Amino acid sequence: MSLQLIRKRAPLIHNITNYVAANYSANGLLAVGASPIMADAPEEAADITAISDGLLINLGTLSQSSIDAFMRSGKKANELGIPVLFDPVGAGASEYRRQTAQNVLTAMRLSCIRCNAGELAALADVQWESRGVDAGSGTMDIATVADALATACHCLVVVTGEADYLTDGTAHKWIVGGSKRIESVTAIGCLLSSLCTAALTIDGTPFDLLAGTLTDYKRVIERAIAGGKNLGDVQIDVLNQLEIMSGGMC
Ligand SMILES: Nc1ncnc2c1ncn2[C@@H]1O[C@H](COP(=O)(O)OP(=O)(O)O)[C@@H](O)[C@H]1O
Ligand SMILES: Cc1ncsc1CCOP(=O)(O)O
Repeated sequence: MSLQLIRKRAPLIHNITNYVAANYSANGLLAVGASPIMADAPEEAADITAISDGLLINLGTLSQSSIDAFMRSGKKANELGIPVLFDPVGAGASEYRRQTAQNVLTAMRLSCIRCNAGELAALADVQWESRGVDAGSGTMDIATVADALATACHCLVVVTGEADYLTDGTAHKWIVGGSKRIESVTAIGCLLSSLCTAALTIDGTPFDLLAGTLTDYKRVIERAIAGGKNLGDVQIDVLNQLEIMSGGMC
């Protein structure tokens, strides 16, 4: 159970994330016993990374200032051996995002890229009908494209959706479960990226730790959806289930 391991490790996670997800991701990290810090000012970015156990770079609400913070924090994390997870939110939505995502891929060593199918297509330059921050539509062999990206970037790649795909370029795993209804709750993927960043700070095999986190999160979603709850209650119950499944409320 990766969520329980996160609670045991209690890492401090530096999130350079979007203003839609910031509060929810902070609460989700707290629910599993991690400590969040949201900090996107370029002036302090490297200092905050230096005191953290893991770094999340999220493209969600992009600005020149946040890009500056990405680069400074990524460099510091690489110097100190701190794991970096990249969430290329909406990478296919604009040329600015597409170019920035490519710049991140080349500027730093990533531990993991966590994206949806549309974002994977944008990173890999595959023809795709993008739809803002949602997965959009198109035809692509997710496994083949994700394997190639993992090999090219020397990192783990997670592509989420109805089924999640995890690969290091050679070994791979599909994780099923969750619920289509969760697509109507914003920032669910962003929170998952923060949790995966926390998982990467645990001693162990990163592939297995991420597989465990993805599996746990599918169960969290199923439990949060159960019983025909109203949508707002589902969003809150994800936090409740994170606390319960990580062993915070026994
Ligand atoms: N149609 C679906 N059926 C089951 N689970 C889903 C579905 N869509 C997304 N999920 C789950 O929701 C979580 C967030 O994934 P996703 O929606 O793909 O991220 P993003 O918000 O970045 O697009 C993942 O755990 C994923 O497995
Ligand atoms: C709606 C929106 N717009 C910019 S970032 C964001 C949140 C996206 O969250 P997620 O990628 O988890 O759906």
